[in-house]
Amino acid sequence: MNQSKEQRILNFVLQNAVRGDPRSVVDTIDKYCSQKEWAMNVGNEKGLILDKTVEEVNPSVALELGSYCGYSAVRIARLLKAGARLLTVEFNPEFAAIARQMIEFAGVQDKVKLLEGPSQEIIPQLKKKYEVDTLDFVFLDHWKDRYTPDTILLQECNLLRKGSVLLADNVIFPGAPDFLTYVRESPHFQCTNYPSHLEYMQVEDAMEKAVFLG
Ligand SMILES: O=C(NCCCCc1cc2cnccc2s1)c1cc(-c2ccc(F)cc2)cc(O)c1O
Ligand SMILES: [Mg+2]
Repeated sequence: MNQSKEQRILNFVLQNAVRGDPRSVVDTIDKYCSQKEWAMNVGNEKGLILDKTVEEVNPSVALELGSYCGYSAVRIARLLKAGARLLTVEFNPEFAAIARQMIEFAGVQDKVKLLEGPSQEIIPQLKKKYEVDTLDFVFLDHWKDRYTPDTILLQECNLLRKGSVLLADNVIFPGAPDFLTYVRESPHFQCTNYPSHLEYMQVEDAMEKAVFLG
């Protein structure tokens, strides 16, 4: 049976990146996806916004919704301090399998835990099953129509604290208009927009940062 695009991306990394070097894994995925096959990794332009936000927050506990091939999980985990951890959630079993191998190859497996399943099932389990108190940082990069309900669910599950930072990918393309309205009109969030471009393309996109005010 012929390989999936995601398997081809992983194979390219296994053959061309340096094992244990997260930077080389990220750069190798960007090389493949800009030169050979487009894929929905956050990419290097928006990735720099992600890096700056993670460095600013310096989270002890981070959550990512939408692992895909593990590109942003590796990107985030490489910046985490000793003892800090990233929980990343993926719905698609094939993508989850690729992401696990990508995370392992990059050498960040001790900082990252990949959880398989839909976000609306996983989020309510974070406190008891995954021993989360509150989340310092959340990267939203899953179904765009789940950004708002999952932001509400995070609040209902008491997973946010004053200062928790949400960063959402694709708020322009493919777009998350209801999420932008929700966080920008809510008195509980302080929002900042970061204009950028769709990964590997010249199409306009943006990321939105929403800081929870409690
Ligand atoms: O859909 C996107 N990402 C989500 C797919 C993951 C689905 C999941 C649902 C789910 C539920 N629960 C837990 C975990 C998860 S993971 C996406 C799409 C584009 C894009 C696509 C076509 C195009 F022409 C231009 C841009 C660009 C992007 O940067 C994206 O992120
Ligand atoms: Mg995205």
